[in-house]
Amino acid sequence: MNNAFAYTDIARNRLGKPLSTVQSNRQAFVQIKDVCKVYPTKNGPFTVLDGVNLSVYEGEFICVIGHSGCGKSTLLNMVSGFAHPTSGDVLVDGSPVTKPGPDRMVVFQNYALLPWRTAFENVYLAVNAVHPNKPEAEKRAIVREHLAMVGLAEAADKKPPQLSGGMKQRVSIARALAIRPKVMILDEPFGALDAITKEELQEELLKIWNDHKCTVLMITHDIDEALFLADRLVMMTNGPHAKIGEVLDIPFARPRDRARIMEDPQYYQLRNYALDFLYNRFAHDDVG
Ligand SMILES: Nc1ncnc2c1ncn2[C@@H]1O[C@H](COP(=O)(O)OP(=O)(O)OP(=O)(O)O)[C@@H](O)[C@H]1O
Repeated sequence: MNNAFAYTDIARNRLGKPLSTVQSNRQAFVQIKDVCKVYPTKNGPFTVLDGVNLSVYEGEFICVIGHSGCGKSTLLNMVSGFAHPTSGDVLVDGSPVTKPGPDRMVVFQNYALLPWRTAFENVYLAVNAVHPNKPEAEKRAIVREHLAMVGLAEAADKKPPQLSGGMKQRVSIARALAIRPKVMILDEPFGALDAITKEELQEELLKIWNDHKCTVLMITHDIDEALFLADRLVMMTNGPHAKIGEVLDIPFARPRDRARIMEDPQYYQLRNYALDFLYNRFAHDDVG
């Protein structure tokens, strides 16, 4: 009963008002408006997302959680421009998203690096593709700066097979950041990493985000990761016809200290609330 009390409290204080009321004085930077996505399949149309609405503000850090297959990647792919809504609109900085662009960079769980190219070259190729006319020395300086930012100055000449998983993900983050995107989309970026590397990279990501203040949309399955990183946690219902179930404000002051926020009683209220959402209210057979 105590928990139920706490949940109601969180729901009233953090979820009770529609975002348009809570954030009325801010301009939405990423707008997902009444988006539905239907995939054609051999068994007929498959409606993955149905009526998804979300406004993300400039410089916000958003995490998205939901059970496997609910449509998280599909949703963020529509922001990156790799997928398109069947109906509804996705806008970034007021313009409809029609295709991928350098203003929206994606970091994937599997790094997506070219294995025969060095770390330097992997980042350089992206910088060169976006800024072909910049002087060579400037492009190389951008690459060096971003590899240094993720602590890989010494590993610039190594190829992905010579790098650990954490190092590969650092290259991937450096590559995304080197383009100076307005929106960074991370699809379970730390899902394949061990716990210590994951925590190190979460801290680095927060530091970089704090310095550059791009808008971040990140998919994760890890509630603790979301509570450490996000300003808001978007919780999706199960598919088919998935939508956004609730959005949880994460109130911890920044810069965040992992140990300190875990001592905050609100941490466990929020954690339990999210767990209850996933494993009771929207329990799913596929996920234990
Ligand atoms: N191109 C496609 N054609 C048909 N069905 C698809 C296609 N892409 C995804 N799906 C289906 O849409 C649903 C949502 O997939 P999506 O990858 O967006 O989910 P997710 O929440 O990101 O999953 P996970 O957490 O496992 O990565 C799944 O049932 C998937 O099988």
